[in-house]
Formats: sequence, C-alpha cells, structure tokens
Amino acid sequence: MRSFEANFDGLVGPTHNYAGLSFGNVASQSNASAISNPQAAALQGLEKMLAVSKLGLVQGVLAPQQRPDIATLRTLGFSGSNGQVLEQAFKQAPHLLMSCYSASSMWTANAATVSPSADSRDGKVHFTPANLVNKFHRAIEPEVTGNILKATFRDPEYFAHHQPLPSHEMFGDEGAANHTRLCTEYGKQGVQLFVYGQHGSDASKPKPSRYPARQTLEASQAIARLHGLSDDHTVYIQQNPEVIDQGVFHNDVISVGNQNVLFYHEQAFLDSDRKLAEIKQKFGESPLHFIKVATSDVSIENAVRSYLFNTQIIETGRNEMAIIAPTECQENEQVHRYLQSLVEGDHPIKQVRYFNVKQSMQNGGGPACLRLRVALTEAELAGVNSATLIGDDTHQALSQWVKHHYRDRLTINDLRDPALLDESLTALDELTKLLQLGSVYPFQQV
Ligand SMILES: NCCC[C@H](NC(=O)CCC(=O)O)C(=O)O
Repeated sequence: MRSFEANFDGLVGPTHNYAGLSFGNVASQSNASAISNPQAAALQGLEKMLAVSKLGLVQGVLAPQQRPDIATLRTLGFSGSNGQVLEQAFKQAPHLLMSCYSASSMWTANAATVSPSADSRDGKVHFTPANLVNKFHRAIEPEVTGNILKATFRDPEYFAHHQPLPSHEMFGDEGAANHTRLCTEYGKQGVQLFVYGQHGSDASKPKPSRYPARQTLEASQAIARLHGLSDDHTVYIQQNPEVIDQGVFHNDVISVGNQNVLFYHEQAFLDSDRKLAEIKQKFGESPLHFIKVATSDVSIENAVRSYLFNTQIIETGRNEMAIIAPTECQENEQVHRYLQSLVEGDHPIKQVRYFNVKQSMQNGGGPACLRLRVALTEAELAGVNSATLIGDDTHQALSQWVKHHYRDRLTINDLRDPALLDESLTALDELTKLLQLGSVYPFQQV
C-alpha cells in the first residue's frame, strides 16, 4: 500500500504575541514586547501549507489552543468576571497573563511525538502529546493538544493516543522537535532517533550550564516503550550541551532528517562518530546520506539566526528532495552561500524554496517547528478527519476566517482587553465547525 509523509501545521491562534517567555530561545528573548501581527502570522503559515500541498504532499492543519486560558488564571487565584480576571492578572502578575495568552501551540513540532505504524509493535500510528514542562506557557498545552489530536486522527482502528508523560522535569518532553525518523520508504520499518538534552535522573552526566535542556533521556525512553518500538531500530543521542548554551533549545534547530538523509551541524551531537555508526548499523545496507555541515561553513551563531536546520526536507520525486527554508536563510550571507552549494552535492536534495514565516521566526519557530510529521498509509489517511486537510478550498476558507477574526496588531497592553478574549473564543468556536472538531476547547465543555 502507498505510504507517504503528511505534514500537519499549527494554525497560528488569534492572540499571537511577543512576550519573551522562552529563556534559552534567543529570538523569543530578543523580541520580548515587540508588536505582533496575528493576522499576518496566520496567513504566512497558511501560505506555506498551501505551497507544500501544491508540491504534492498531504498537508493538514492542527487547530490552536484556547487562549486566553482563563481556567488556568482562575486556578492561580484570579477571580470575578473574565474582565476582572484579566485585569487582576495584568496588574499583579503580567507574566502569568502573557503565558495564558501565548499562541505557542502554533509550533506543532512540539505538540507530540508520532511513530508510524511500520515501526510500532501493534501496527498502529502512535501519538504522545508532549508535556512541555520546561516552560509554564507551554506546560498548559498538552490536555487540549490531546483533544485536538484525537479529533484530527480519529479512527481508533489506526491511531493510538497516549497520555502525556508525567509533569515532572525528569520526563521533560518537547515532542517531535527532538525526534527524527530515517527510512528507505515511509511505509517500511525505519530507525527512530531520539535526541535528548540531559539525563533526568543522573546529575553526573553532561548538561548545559547556561540554558535549560528541555528533553530528557528518560522521556525519550518512555515514549519508545509506549509506542512499541524495537531497540534494534531506535537510537538515543545526546545533544551537545555547548550548542544548547548557544541557543539551540531543540534538536530541530541543529539537525533534520528525512528518509535516507540526515542533515546536521558537526557540533550537533555528543559522541557523534559512535552514534552515527550505530544509526548506520541499525539502518542496514541501503544508501544513507549523512550531510554534515562544518563550523567553518556555517557558524552556530548563523545556524541559530537563520534556522538553516529548522527547514523541512520533503520528498518531491523518486529519490529527490527539496528544502523548505525560511527567508532568513536567504538573507544570511554565509547560510545562503552554503545552500547554493548544497544542491550541487551528491545526495537527493536538489532544490531550496524560501518562505516568509517571519512572524513565527521572531519567536524562535521556523518552518520545521510549525509542522508535525505523520507518516501514513492510504488506509490510515482515510481515518483522518478530512476537514483538516489543506487544499485550495480549505486554504481559502481558513484565510477568510483569519481575515475576519484576527487583529493585525497586538501589544502586551492589549491582553487586558476583554474584547480580545471574546473575539478569540468566537473565532475558535467557528473554527471547530470549519474543521469539524467537535468540542475540543474547555469553553465549549461547560
Ligand atoms: N519549536 C519552536 C518553539 C518556539 C517557542 N517559542 C515561544 O514559546 C516564544 C513565546 C514568547 O516568547 O512569546 C518555544 O520556545 O518553545
């Protein structure tokens, strides 16, 4: 049966703003308090989705979270009418208000880890929502993420949905941003790479000193167990703590893989040679391309600034791939030069396409952060909620919905405005109808 990779991008929510919430994420910190444009952000994302679907890939969309998360604000002791809750939080603890308003669920690479049926013992596609415990504004995502995933990947015959891992730093889990799968064909047994930032239960092991490591080995191991993966086809690699300290807060800021290609910076991993040999041995005899980028070609600073590795490598034909890169890669002289030479190399990557996702980039999310990859067979695709799949019609309907409901300017001061809450919930209620999701949001369940 035909198999392929589908990409499910996060739809940017109506409250997209720059709050400087992510310590260790250079872009988020340096754009704290900048003025955002939620409408442009959502439309940029939708343009990318349509373009990828026109390249022949199956493209879907995942709905955003309910923001503001008024229930969490109430749990934290703010009370009265919704307007009073917002005003009290704004005055007493603005960082909590900003957290409960964040549109961070747009980065669906952090929504979950996904294992395709070809690798799982029970032959199902497995999903585990990431607990995102390292950042408060993201730790409030997993429950609704689980609802949205279940409403999107609906058919229990094909899809297994797990609970997020326990909310403890020992099991810090950031989802697919720290996970890559190599394979010969999407529907054949592949090798899953789990890249972790630190050991959760052994303080003597290497770890970064300046910025947090968000993913633990213990979390990755638990997911491999839940998804029924075999040890013979699973590799755990530690991320180099030195690059985390330079702003590489997820592995997908320093490496990306697709099919038989692993594209990575020479400083990405600890114990690189041994780990790459393990991947090769577990991958088997078929050709495997390790594309290593030297520091002399692209510095870590330029990799972090341009998001060279936060690109999507997609299949465009038999053994032909394209890179979907942010326009920041074109604007960075060293990276642009590198990409021009890359497509001449002896490997399947033949072209680079640039996309403007600047609204997301300014918060540290590139093209790859915006998508969750789900390898599927034809039969599994038939079990997906078809209203969430992107084609011209859905693209148009969603773009109109965005233009109708979203503001084109948002500052931190606007978050105290109760009208923003009403606008946001009205928009989301309509969205659940457009995408046929049912009542996935807390405000729809009371
Ligand atoms: N995969 C990309 C994730 C980017 C995300 N940024 C943020 O949450 C920034 C939010 C803000 O600062 O307003 C993060 O760091 O987890």
